[in-house]
Amino acid sequence: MTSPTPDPDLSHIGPREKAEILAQALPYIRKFHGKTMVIKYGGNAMTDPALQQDFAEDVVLLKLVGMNPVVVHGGGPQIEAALGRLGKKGEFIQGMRVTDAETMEVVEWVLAGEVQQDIVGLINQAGGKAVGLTGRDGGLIRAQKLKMVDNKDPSVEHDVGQVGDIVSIDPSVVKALQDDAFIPVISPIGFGEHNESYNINADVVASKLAEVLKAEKLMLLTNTPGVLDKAGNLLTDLTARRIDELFADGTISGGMLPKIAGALDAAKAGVNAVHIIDGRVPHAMLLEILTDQAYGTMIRAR
Ligand SMILES: Nc1ncnc2c1ncn2[C@@H]1O[C@H](COP(=O)(O)OP(=O)(O)O)[C@@H](O)[C@H]1O
Ligand SMILES: CC(=O)N[C@@H](CCC(=O)OP(=O)(O)O)C(=O)O
Repeated sequence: MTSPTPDPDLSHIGPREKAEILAQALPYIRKFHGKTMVIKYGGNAMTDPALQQDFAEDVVLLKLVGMNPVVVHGGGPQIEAALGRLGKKGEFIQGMRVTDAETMEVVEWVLAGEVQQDIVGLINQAGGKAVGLTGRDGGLIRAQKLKMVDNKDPSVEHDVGQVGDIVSIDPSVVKALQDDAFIPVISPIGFGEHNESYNINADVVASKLAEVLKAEKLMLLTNTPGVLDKAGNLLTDLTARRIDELFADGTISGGMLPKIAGALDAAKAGVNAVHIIDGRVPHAMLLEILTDQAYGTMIRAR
């Protein structure tokens, strides 16, 4: 299914219509009370400070009305900027950053330092109680070196360095925080058998975590209205079969590859609703959860 991009600008509507939108939220608040919402906050969606603040306020609102938001953040552009300051340029293969030892240090420093702490600070300023974690904390994300097979020629294998493949997730630290009114903010870094660090794509972490936490929803906030076809139309609904076609004909590329693959895995594993939405739209996540209007692309197992 395709559709023109919906207009999410609410600034022109009057107080009566605004009240109606608020009233619409009640059944959703009731339905999703106590449910886990995994939110992937992409590095591309977090470049505007005003939008970052809106995002933090939305997360706090979800918590205050009784849901359990869990944030997994990215930071691709922020890592790229830090590498640039060292005179390095990132290289990507099939949406994954080739990660040598020096790049790994930068990734850890940028994700678990600057990016995570910015998000934690903004959520706390908005009245929430955010706690920053990496996959090392509480033994959350066990990983191993990713074996990357070429998606056109399976006989070719790419060496992407310290990129991690998730071996297992132990969600007990996340559950303990949730039960204690905290909002976990997770950096996508895993640890290996010999205590080595792995750089894991944040979409992959969010998708796997949604599965393990038996989340009600997985929302992947990015910098496009959703998945677009070759003509630039928004694809509002995607099934496994259609996704295979879009992979095969090259409609889906770059960072969208691990995003869709992870989203589909989560949908197949029983996460009720999996959405790719435009994080550049103010309050996109609230509109998605609390109104009748669907935004972005919904990924379905079948
Ligand atoms: N079919 C597609 N529809 C939309 N975006 C696509 C598509 N194929 C590739 N992309 C690219 O994927 C990007 C989103 O992935 P990524 O850069 O990893 O973002 P994020 O930082 O949010 O994870 C888009 O900005 C776009 O350049
Ligand atoms: C292996 C790999 O590619 N890791 C990503 C981790 C950050 C990420 O996923 O950030 P976005 O969600 O903003 O793209 C990277 O190094 O860029």
